Amino acid sequence: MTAFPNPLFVALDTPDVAEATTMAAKVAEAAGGVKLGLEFFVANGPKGVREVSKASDDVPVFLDLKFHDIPNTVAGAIRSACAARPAIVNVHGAGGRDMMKAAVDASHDGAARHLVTRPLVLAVTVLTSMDQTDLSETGVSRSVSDQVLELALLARECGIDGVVCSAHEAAMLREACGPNFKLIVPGVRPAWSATNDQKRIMTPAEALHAGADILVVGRPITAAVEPTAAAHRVAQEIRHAQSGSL
Ligand SMILES: O=c1ccn([C@@H]2O[C@H](COP(=O)(O)O)[C@@H](O)[C@H]2O)c(=O)[nH]1
Repeated sequence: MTAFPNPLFVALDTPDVAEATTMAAKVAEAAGGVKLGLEFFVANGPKGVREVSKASDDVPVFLDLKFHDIPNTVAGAIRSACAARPAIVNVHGAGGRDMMKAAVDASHDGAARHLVTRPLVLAVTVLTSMDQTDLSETGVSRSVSDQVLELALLARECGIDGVVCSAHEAAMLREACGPNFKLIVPGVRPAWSATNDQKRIMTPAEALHAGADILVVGRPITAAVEPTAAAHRVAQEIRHAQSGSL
């Protein structure tokens, strides 16, 4: 399975190709990949994604579009998304078994159709911007961690490659889902950065120690006065955590 030697993926949340490309270049030395999401994709589509990736030596892209629809529609969206050559795509785990299976099948079809490597397909569990109260208000009476676990186990049964979760659930999921199941963790906040709208957060070092494979960090880097320096600061914390000195 694809390994990501540098786990830092920087979220480029902008509608502007030039801005995303410039920011990708600023963080290129420190980061292992970039994350492009709805704000960017709705404005620029697969061509924009390719432009950003190509400008940074084909940097791996996590295309974070969180598909949530009926199986046939999600399958079509995954096939179309393969044109952008993402390393990772995702769906909402709450879309259910048939949808997740269709997404996995479509990742094979889409890769063959566009002559690209199959992207990993991840399932979003519970958004890192949500706490227990937010989850309860959507009608889910389980605890956040139980809901994350249920969705992760279902995703694994469907052949999904891993999940998007918060660092708070990472250790539990590593234990329950095994070493090869990818854990992508947003809501990562260095001690020196603002929380913004994230509610289930941890520092980069804490998230790695909990078992995260990829750390998604956006505003602590992109909104910093010196994004390159901020990216290097996060990368250094990651290296220290990996070497056991933190
Ligand atoms: O549960 C989730 C799923 C996705 N995200 C995305 O990650 C980044 C985080 O950006 P920050 O600026 O570091 O908060 C953002 O693009 C989200 O769409 C998430 O935060 N939580």
